[in-house]
Amino acid sequence: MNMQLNELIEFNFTQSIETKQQAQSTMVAPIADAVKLIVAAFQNGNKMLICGNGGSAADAQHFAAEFTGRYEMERTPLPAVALTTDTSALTAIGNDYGFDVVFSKQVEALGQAGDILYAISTSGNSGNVIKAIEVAKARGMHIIAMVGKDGGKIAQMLSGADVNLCVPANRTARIQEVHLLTLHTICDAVDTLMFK
Ligand SMILES: O=C(CO)[C@@H](O)[C@H](O)[C@H](O)[C@H](O)COP(=O)(O)O
Ligand SMILES: [Zn+2]
Repeated sequence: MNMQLNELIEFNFTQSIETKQQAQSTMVAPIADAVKLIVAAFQNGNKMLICGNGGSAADAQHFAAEFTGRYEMERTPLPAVALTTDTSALTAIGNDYGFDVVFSKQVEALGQAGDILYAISTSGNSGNVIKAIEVAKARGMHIIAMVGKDGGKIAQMLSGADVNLCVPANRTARIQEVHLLTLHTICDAVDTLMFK
């Protein structure tokens, strides 16, 4: 039993390491594109809105806080807002209009042309994230989609001006682990390009 348990634990570590190695071979160029888009938006006085469900909601607020607070170095706060944190907005919009529009209504309220919507979904198929992208596009915002598997419906919605950060893996947990690495890498790169 203990052997089986240890093997299961070791398997999770090995699979996570292998997924990160595979992602390194496909995701460097799109991550660089995302960094350039975010730096340009911040330098133009634009902001970034971030959304996702479940573990990706946690990622959204984690990512926003790295910008409004700090990542590693002391620097001026940067404008990033997680659309996953205002329980009054989430419950009122969800209750009155439906869960599918909990993010898109906030994008409609807060998003301006030139802002970025950073949309996180491991399946690429979450309805509320899809609707947020639709509204963001209609408002002239840039889209950075961080997805997994085959990118789902979200990957199909993206144009050449958008960025598709797709983790080449199928297991949600493994995708999320690469998502977190991607977010920290972007923070490191944004700080380096803007402040070092
Ligand atoms: O964290 C996990 C699984 O690791 C879950 O909470 C997961 O995020 C939720 O099932 C989400 O609703 C999945 O949505 P998505 O990534 O497919 O857009
Ligand atoms: Zn999880």
